[in-house]
Amino acid sequence: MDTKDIKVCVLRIEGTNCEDETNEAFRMLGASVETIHLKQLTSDVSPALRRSLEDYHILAFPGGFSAGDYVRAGAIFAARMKSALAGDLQKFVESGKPVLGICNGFQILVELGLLPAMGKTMSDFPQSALYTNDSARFECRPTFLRHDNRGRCLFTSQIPQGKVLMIPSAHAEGNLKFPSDMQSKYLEKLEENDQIVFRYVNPNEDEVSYPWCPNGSISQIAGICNEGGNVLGLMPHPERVMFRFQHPDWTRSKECPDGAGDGRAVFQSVLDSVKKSF
Ligand SMILES: NC(=O)CC[C@H](N)C(=O)O
Repeated sequence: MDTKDIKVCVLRIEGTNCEDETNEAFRMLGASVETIHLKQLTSDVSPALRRSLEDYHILAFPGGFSAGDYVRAGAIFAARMKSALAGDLQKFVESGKPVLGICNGFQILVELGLLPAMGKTMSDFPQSALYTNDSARFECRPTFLRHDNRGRCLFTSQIPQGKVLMIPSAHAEGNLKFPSDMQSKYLEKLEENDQIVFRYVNPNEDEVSYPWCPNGSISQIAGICNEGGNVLGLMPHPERVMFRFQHPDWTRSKECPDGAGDGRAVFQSVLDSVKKSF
């Protein structure tokens, strides 16, 4: 399959605000991308606007403040999606098609029960929460992430394990929490299943407290995937560092001769995996 034949759905509702840069991140790498509203998948729009999940190879939930972050960030988007499309979504994931959730998108995946999805494709209710940051305020800054995945995640096959990337964060509810009596059990399971993808670190990897970890997430987790490796949720925004000049540190040019920013590998990896498997 050619990259141009890969159909990407960037899905939004009222309050989503990173759909354009997420669309552009896939488009600039050659995929055919469409930004659509959830209504086009779920309700009576004109036939010309009507879409179906099976029209696409990749589903992306971008960042933003969907439904104004009312109730909990991502909760309303997830509820509207689950009530109308749970079966289609489950089929999409079980077919191995990739699903990407960035920031508000990660919150939507947690609220949908698609992550961490311990032992199931989609849990009946959320098995974790992206809770208010420990600082109780919106945190927005460059963040350093160590790639801790051992090869399961389809979105990071081009990133060496242990590599530290700069991918910026901007959120108020990024504090990954598991049910209190299950914290160590969930963490152990995620490690064993190779579902931990990114952790916050500082550049020398010797400091992981605030502000390097902006939210207080358990084990400084910034991103996790499902057991199949085809669903990734992460709080930082890879679509905001597609180019070298988007990095605050200009000396990086020697590290990214092709002008790529650290976020580009996330999009390139998943496009390559779709080319190979569909
Ligand atoms: N940049 C985003 O997607 C923000 C996500 C969510 N609105 C929060 O503040 O946590």
